[in-house]
Amino acid sequence: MRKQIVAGNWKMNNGLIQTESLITELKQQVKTSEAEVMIAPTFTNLWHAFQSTKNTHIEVIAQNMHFAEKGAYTGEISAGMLTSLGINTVILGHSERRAYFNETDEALAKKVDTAIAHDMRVIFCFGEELADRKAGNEDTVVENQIKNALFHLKGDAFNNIVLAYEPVWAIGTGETATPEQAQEMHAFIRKTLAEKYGNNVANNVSILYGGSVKPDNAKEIFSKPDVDGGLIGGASLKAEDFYAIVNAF
Ligand SMILES: O=C(CO)COP(=O)(O)O
Repeated sequence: MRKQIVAGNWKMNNGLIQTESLITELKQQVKTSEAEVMIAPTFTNLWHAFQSTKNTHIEVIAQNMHFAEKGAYTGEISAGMLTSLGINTVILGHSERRAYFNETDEALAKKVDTAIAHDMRVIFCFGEELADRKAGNEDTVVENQIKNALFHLKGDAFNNIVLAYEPVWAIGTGETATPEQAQEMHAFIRKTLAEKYGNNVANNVSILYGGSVKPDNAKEIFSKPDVDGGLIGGASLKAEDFYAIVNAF
C-alpha cells in the first residue's frame, strides 16, 4: 500500500542530550498525523531514541548499514545489529554516502538485499547532480541509479522499499526543486518501475522528495499526485519546522 511518509534525516547532528530534548519536543507536537513519521538519529543515539519514542507514532530509523552480516569491518553496523534494537527501517544510498564514502550502485544493491533478507524496510535515495540537470541528463542518471541497485529484485520486494528522489543540487542549498520538477521526476520514476514490474508495483511504491523541504514549501510539493512525502534534512532538526512539514499533509 502506498503510504504518505515524512522522515527526518538528522545526519551527523545531535549528541545524546540534544537528541533527548528534540524527541521530547517532537512528542509534544506530533500527536497524530495522516503521514507516517520517522526520525533517523545517528547510530550512537538509536537505542535511546527508540526507547524514548515507545508508544508514540514516531518510528526511529537508521541512516545507513553494511551489507555483510558480521565480521572484520571496523566502524560498521550490520542489519542484525539494527533489528536487535527494534530498528526495522534503514536509509540507503544517500548522496552524501555516495559522494563522501564512495558507495557504488553495486554495494548498494548488496545492502538492499541484506536489508530485505532481514525483512527491513529500505528508504532508497538517488538523484542527479546539478551538471546532470544542466545537461538534460537527469532522467538517465536517475533511471540508472534505480536499475543498477534495485532491478535485480523480484516485484514483491518493493513492499519493503520506499524511494526517495533527492536532487543533489537541492540538498542543504535552500534551492528546492519546483513542485513541477518534483512531480515530473516522480512520474518518470513510477513509469520506469511500471515498465519493469507493472502498474501494481509502481502504484504502490511511495516516492518521497528530499532537498530543502521547509514549512513554507512542503504543502505545495506534497500536493503533487506522485509525491508521497518527504525526506527532510535541516528542517528536521527543529521540532517546530518538522512538525509543520508533517502537518502539510
Ligand atoms: O539530504 C536530505 C535528506 O536526506 C535533504 O536535506 P535538506 O532538507 O537539508 O536539504
